[in-house]
Amino acid sequence: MQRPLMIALDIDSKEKRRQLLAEFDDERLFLKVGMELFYREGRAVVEELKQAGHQIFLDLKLHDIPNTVSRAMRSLAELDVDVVNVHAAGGKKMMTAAREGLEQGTPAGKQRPLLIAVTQLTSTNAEMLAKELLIGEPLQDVVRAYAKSAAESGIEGVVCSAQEVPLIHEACGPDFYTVCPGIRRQEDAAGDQIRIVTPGEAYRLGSSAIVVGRSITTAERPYEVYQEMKNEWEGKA
Ligand SMILES: O=c1ccn([C@@H]2O[C@H](COP(=O)(O)O)[C@@H](O)[C@H]2O)c(=O)[nH]1
Repeated sequence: MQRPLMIALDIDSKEKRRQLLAEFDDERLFLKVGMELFYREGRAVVEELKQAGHQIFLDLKLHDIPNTVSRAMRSLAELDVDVVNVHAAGGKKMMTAAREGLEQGTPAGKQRPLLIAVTQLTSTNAEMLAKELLIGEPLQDVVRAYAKSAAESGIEGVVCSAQEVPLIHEACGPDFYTVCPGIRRQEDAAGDQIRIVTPGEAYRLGSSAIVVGRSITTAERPYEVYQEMKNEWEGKA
């Protein structure tokens, strides 16, 4: 897979989604379909976007008992998306079950989607980890340990902040795929994101892919912001 900029399509209506994508003319994009869009539009939105030639990261962050996650993955595999994910917090048995379900559900002759695991949401920080989630280890150690569990479960990569990419590559190898949300330009509002990084910094830190939502989707000229962030991400700016 190349090093894509994935656009998070967190949009609350079909009309707005189509209007936004019309701004990109015929460009083939890497789109992230998350809970908001999938719960609203269902499997049909994935089929429509695939048919238009886009690549899809279906970001549903599965987290349940192993049997349930395995069966859910079997069903999602039929959608022929490019990337799917689980929460690493579900544990190794759950992550292994996710991979097995995905393998069983992938139609013959099709490539199974890349499977990645969320380490720690980019909206969390060390204080939340200790005081709310009652995880006593330092955040970077938790991210490293979850990434290693994912690798040991046969999962190809993780969702993490770009800040953690070097330590993950050190622990899991340089080819371990790192998908990084929490991406902002200097002038963008952080909103609910905490562990944020600019596209240029994510590039320098060695991220495999970045995810950008509101900086693009709420911009007055989304395509211009996309081009600007993509250039920075590709090391051209
Ligand atoms: O740790 C995580 C995991 C997933 N996300 C998702 O990425 C986008 C980010 O959107 P922005 O508008 O650029 O903040 C969003 O869909 C999240 O669900 C994440 O941010 N952090």
